[in-house]
Amino acid sequence: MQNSFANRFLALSRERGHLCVGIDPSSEALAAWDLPHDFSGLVRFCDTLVGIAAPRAAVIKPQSAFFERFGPDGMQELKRVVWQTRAGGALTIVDAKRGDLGSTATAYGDAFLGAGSAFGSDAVTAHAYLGIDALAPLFTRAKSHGAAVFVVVRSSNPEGTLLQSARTAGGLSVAESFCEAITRQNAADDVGPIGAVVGATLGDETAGIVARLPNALFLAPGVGAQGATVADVKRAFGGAYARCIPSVSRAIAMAGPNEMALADRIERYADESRLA
Ligand SMILES: O=c1ccn([C@@H]2O[C@H](COP(=O)(O)O)[C@@H](O)[C@H]2O)c(=O)[nH]1
Repeated sequence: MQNSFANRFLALSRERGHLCVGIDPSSEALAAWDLPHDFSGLVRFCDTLVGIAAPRAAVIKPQSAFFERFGPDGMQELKRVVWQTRAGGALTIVDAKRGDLGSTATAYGDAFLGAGSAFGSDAVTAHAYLGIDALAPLFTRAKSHGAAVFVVVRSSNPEGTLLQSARTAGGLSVAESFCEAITRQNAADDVGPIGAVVGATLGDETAGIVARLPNALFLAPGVGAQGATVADVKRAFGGAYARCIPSVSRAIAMAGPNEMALADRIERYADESRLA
């Protein structure tokens, strides 16, 4: 599809670099900006950060949990963040890590994916704990709406290893079997609508995963506060870095609330994230 998420990201990344700015309005982040821990604080945090990030970064990733904790008002703000991101020319990945089956998976697509969905996001993150093939309705919606789904394959946190590295009956690890399924889903495209979340913190393990995903985008959280650098991501993903979206949340927000300092931090990360 001409106007697919992948094609839009590849074009934007040539212009702006590969950076994804994570929007994580946690209690700590609001306190660090001297904002009240209520809806007004949430709105001021998001309006400032997204207003500066959306015209500079390729992708904005609001973490849904930090909006959900404010109830319906928070979800309304999540929708406004998606709109503000689009106005700034960036793509949105709502980090909601949804995952279910059948009509419920369809409903998650109706909620998040593409024009006509409730939130109107360009992409959503998903879990495959109920089976990656159970996410088929979400994948179908992504394909027909020029949107994307990023399935957690190998997360950035150490606690993920036990489950994601466990061996399936066929001998592949759970993560490797997800890679095979994603590659099947993306078979019709040079770069397909089903991406993989692969942590920025995995080091040498990354190459084996990337080799199994020749036509997928990668969302790589873990840069900054979790210890990885953009240089680590470039090294780990090697030739596949052209399809990689390194994501930074706290390490950017912590430059605020000063707007010039925030803009400077985002521009530095965006410059560093460019393909050499
Ligand atoms: O494997 C994963 C998947 C998602 N995340 C999320 O990304 C951000 C990371 O925030 P930082 O402040 O840049 O560490 C956060 O919303 C996580 O829930 C992840 O870290 N790892």
